[in-house]
Amino acid sequence: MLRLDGITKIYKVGAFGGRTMTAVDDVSFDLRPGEVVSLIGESGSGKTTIGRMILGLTSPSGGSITLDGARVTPGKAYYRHVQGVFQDPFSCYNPVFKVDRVLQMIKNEYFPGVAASEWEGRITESLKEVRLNPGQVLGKYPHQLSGGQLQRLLIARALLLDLRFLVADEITSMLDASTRIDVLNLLADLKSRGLGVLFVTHDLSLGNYISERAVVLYRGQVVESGPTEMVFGNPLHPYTIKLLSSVPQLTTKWDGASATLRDDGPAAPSTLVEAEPGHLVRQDDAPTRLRSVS
Ligand SMILES: Nc1ncnc2c1ncn2[C@@H]1O[C@H](COP(=O)(O)OP(=O)(O)OP(=O)(O)O)[C@@H](O)[C@H]1O
Repeated sequence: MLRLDGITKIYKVGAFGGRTMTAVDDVSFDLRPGEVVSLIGESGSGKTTIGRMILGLTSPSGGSITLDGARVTPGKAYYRHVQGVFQDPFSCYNPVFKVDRVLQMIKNEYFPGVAASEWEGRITESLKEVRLNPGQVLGKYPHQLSGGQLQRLLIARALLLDLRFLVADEITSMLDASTRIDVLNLLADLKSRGLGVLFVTHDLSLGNYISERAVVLYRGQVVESGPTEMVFGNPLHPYTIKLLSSVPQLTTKWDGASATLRDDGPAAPSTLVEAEPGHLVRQDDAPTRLRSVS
């Protein structure tokens, strides 16, 4: 199990780094094998920062991240089991490396002892798992592949390792609708084989579609979390309610005023309470901070 306990990230900001801003504030949740947890929140709520801390790309200012109870130390042993896939697949590849070389680098780094023929078999297997035809991707440069193919390739690359947990950060936001569903179904398939996925998104409907549990973030804090059907079916925190009511409906005219989320300064001290088994809700002054401007 991958567990975040009281994780905090404070960035230095300002011309000379003289000021600080808390991007992630005392966040705790866990990710178990074979489940998708969606991390939902508007832009700037701290989702990517949490993903980056899990992946060891930035270190927490406080709190701990553990894998099976042991504190995480980013390095080869950890990255065999925990990998990330990001929003823009084009930026994740070196444009002058063909796909074969990208995959060969995994062998050189993690499996130098594996025979070339066995490695070829593993590559074919992992490409098939993400429904890519080896003949259509091997030997090509990244710019010769579509966004959907590159995104699948990133997942295939991760699967070559002994992957247990995947941080998927807005991975479908640059894909068209049909490719998006393909990638989501692929994640659902991998989940059913035991992979734990942290699905980072600002898109509520995607979170609802794919995850067993949802964690709603507002300004770096968890305001509500629990089984997806509880968070979406019985939202209790004003922010979650507001977020759900802000989803544009085809049948309803957009009302910009009622959808505006006000930001009136730092969050007040607050605590998460269990409203029903497994359903946590923050109790704070949220109703005034999120007041309607209509
Ligand atoms: N390296 C950094 N230095 C200073 N501030 C940062 C840094 N990275 C992120 N931030 C700030 O931390 C806050 C959270 O950013 P983060 O990217 O985690 O949000 P997010 O929820 O992923 O947003 P988005 O959906 O737009 O990607 C933002 O206010 C952002 O400006």
